[in-house]
Amino acid sequence: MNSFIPWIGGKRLLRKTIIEMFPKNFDRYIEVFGGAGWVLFAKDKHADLEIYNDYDGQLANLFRCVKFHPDEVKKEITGVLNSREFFDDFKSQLDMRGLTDIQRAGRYFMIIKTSYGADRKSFGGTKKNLIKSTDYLSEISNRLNGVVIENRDFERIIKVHDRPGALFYLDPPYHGTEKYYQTGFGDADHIRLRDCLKEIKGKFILSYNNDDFVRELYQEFNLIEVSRRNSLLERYEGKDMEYKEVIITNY
Ligand SMILES: C[S@@+](CC[C@H](N)C(=O)[O-])C[C@H]1O[C@@H](n2cnc3c(N)ncnc32)[C@H](O)[C@@H]1O
Repeated sequence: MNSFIPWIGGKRLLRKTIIEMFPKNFDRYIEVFGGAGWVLFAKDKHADLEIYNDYDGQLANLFRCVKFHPDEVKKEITGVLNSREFFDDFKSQLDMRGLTDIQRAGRYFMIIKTSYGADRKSFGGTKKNLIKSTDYLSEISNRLNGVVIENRDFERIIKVHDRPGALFYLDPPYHGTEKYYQTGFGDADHIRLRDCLKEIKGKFILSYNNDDFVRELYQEFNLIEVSRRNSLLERYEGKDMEYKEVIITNY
């Protein structure tokens, strides 16, 4: 199934390739930098234990509320128009004291869906059927049934869940694109991630942008180059634009 939200760096186009590279045997699946969870949602089940994690607290709250209260989140959006006024109001209310988790989830959902390129900052101004997208929340809720939702820094999640039968799928903010995420992520974090992955007993599969810094960091691991079309660049440049990425594994 598809995710219920667009997300900057979402792996909608790469999910099939990533899953084909999964090892044969693992008994727990951990999506460390969850985002919209495109790889998680691509299969009905990856393993007996599945964990979705993202450090963005509003996003983890949205996933949790959709899992447990899809109808209530839907009610929050009912009557909301795809308009700049709603968008600006919801953005300014998001961190307000007194909102319930479900109210925050509804607002964040609307902000993601109606922002420009899911940047959550500027109003997109394009046609969106918000009601149709909320109808999908019950299916998402069923899929998330049994998925543990976490809101931690990657290092903590990796350390807690590491064991020989674990598979970590990691999709960190790409090197140079960190400013697009609320959480921030600098070179020290990229190095911290590599150091952490060096020590694990489980298996990891990591997607990154193909740049010198990344290739240097992971030179001791298996690295496969992949490319996909970049629709956003194509829209502006008006020609085929390929985006080069790497998939790195320790198996
Ligand atoms: C490239 S996106 C993941 C996209 C996701 N694979 C998808 O298909 O939608 C990277 C994610 O990492 C999260 N993130 C940033 N810093 C983090 C940290 N220190 N620990 C865990 N997650 C973090 C961001 O909030 C963002 O959602």
